Amino acid sequence: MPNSLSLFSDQLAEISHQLAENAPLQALALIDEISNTSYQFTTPKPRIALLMLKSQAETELGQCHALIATLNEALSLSQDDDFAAERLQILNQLADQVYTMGDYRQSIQLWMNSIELGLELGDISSAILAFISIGGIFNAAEQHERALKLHQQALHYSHKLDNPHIFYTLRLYLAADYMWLKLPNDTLTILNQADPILKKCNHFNGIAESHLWRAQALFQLERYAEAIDHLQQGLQCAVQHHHYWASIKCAYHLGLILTHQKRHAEAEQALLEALATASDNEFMQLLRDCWLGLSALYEDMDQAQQAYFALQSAHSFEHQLAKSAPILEVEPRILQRLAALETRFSLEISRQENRQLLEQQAQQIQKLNQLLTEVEQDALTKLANRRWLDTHLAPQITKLNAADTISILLLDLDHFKQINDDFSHLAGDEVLRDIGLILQQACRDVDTPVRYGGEEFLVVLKGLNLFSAAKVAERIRTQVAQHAWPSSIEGRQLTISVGVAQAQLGDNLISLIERADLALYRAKDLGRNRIEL
Ligand SMILES: Nc1nc2c(ncn2[C@@H]2O[C@H](COP(=O)(O)OP(=O)(O)OP(=O)(O)O)[C@@H](O)[C@H]2O)c(=O)[nH]1
Repeated sequence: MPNSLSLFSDQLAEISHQLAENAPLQALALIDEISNTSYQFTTPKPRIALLMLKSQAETELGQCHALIATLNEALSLSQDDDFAAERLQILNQLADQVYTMGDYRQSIQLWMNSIELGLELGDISSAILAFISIGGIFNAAEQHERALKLHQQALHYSHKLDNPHIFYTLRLYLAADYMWLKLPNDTLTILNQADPILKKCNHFNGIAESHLWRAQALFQLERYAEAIDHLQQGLQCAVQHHHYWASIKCAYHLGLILTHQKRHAEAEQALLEALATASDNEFMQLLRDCWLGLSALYEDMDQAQQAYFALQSAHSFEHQLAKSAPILEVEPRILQRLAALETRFSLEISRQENRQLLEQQAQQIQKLNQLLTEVEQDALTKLANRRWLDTHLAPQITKLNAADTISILLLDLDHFKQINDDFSHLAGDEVLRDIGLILQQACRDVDTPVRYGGEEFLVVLKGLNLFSAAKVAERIRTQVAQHAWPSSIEGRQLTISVGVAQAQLGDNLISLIERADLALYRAKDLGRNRIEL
């Protein structure tokens, strides 16, 4: 089946398109169709990709059991190291789903696997998100102080990460922690930080959740009308964007506040709405809460029998929850593993920080070197400049000893003014660049060609005496005389005159250059295109 892979890619693209168009049912139908055809792939990658899309469609449709089955299949296919990134994503999704359905024990294990894998892959952001979610589980187990501590720790780990997703997720969790700890003003303050980022990122689930925590804080502050308003906004946003968990939570809390306000009919409607969605999605904890809410409502309405039945239903879910979520039972093991993970966290973070620091330092050093080079470099010819002579050659001449031999050539173009006048300053520049190249080619590694000024050049020759330096000068003079100049000077020939000098004990840079300059003058006087010592 040679074309199967390209056909498959087209089909995946079609499914993604349907999901983007909000048509999860059509997407699922196509996924089923593909699953029934027997594509033969050599790696699990395409199947994993298909399952990821399937999980997206099932999330949209609130098909929780199917979703968990899909994610578990994807997880088992992604065990190979080649699919570690996919595995991380699947683990996170699965943990999230299992948590929402009230199986805290399994979700905590999944989150910890996710932290471990995230740290292994160096994906600090994913590890921090998983860490934050574990804090949420402590809240569900009514260990709010512990949840807050964990989230504050995450805040510490994440404060240097420029990651908006972590920024608002963490703040939403902290808002919940403060709410549980009856610190409503702290909840409002932290939500004020999160809201602008949530809006900027168009994160509708988060926006719905923010309304939810804000409403609960306002309820604690006895600002009931505002609380109701936020719950209605949160509910609307959550329903519109298929965020089942937030829509149930908003409807449920709306029911509670309306009960408190004696608006019984509206309260019942909200609670039944929450119950229906929780039941569709099999969210155990929320089902229990909704029944408890209904029970309280009926009690408030003096409908004792209905209140009793509702309470019984709540107990049955409580029982199921206790079976799947005995967080206290696994607590010592969890805490031990968490502590180990925290140590790895700090190590990984400081490792990354160190790496960043080293990278920054290397960049700064590179910049500095660049600047230093530019300061000592002539912009036109890229040769060293006069500043280089002062910094590097001057001290060598002053400290010269009997064993050192250094000579210099001072070179000046003959009648260069004429080139500028006859052709243009730009043409003159081209000539100067060519001279730069000729000098570079004539130099050994230990020598340094320098643009001394305008059309004057200097070459520092290490280890050469006056006689050897003169030979180099002669070679350069010949090369210049025979050089094929750019067409901009229309076949004009150019020559140079050179003064040669060798550094003597007691010399300094100025006295050495003066001697070379005197020789250069002589060369000019004697008719140019020649060398004088
Ligand atoms: N194109 C160009 N010309 C430059 C640059 N620096 C200096 N000059 C020119 O170089 C010329 C040097 O002229 P002079 O000092 O009169 O000497 P010359 O014409 O080379 O004659 P002699 O040295 O006596 O052989 C001047 O016209 C300067 O303007 C530069 O960076 N680019």
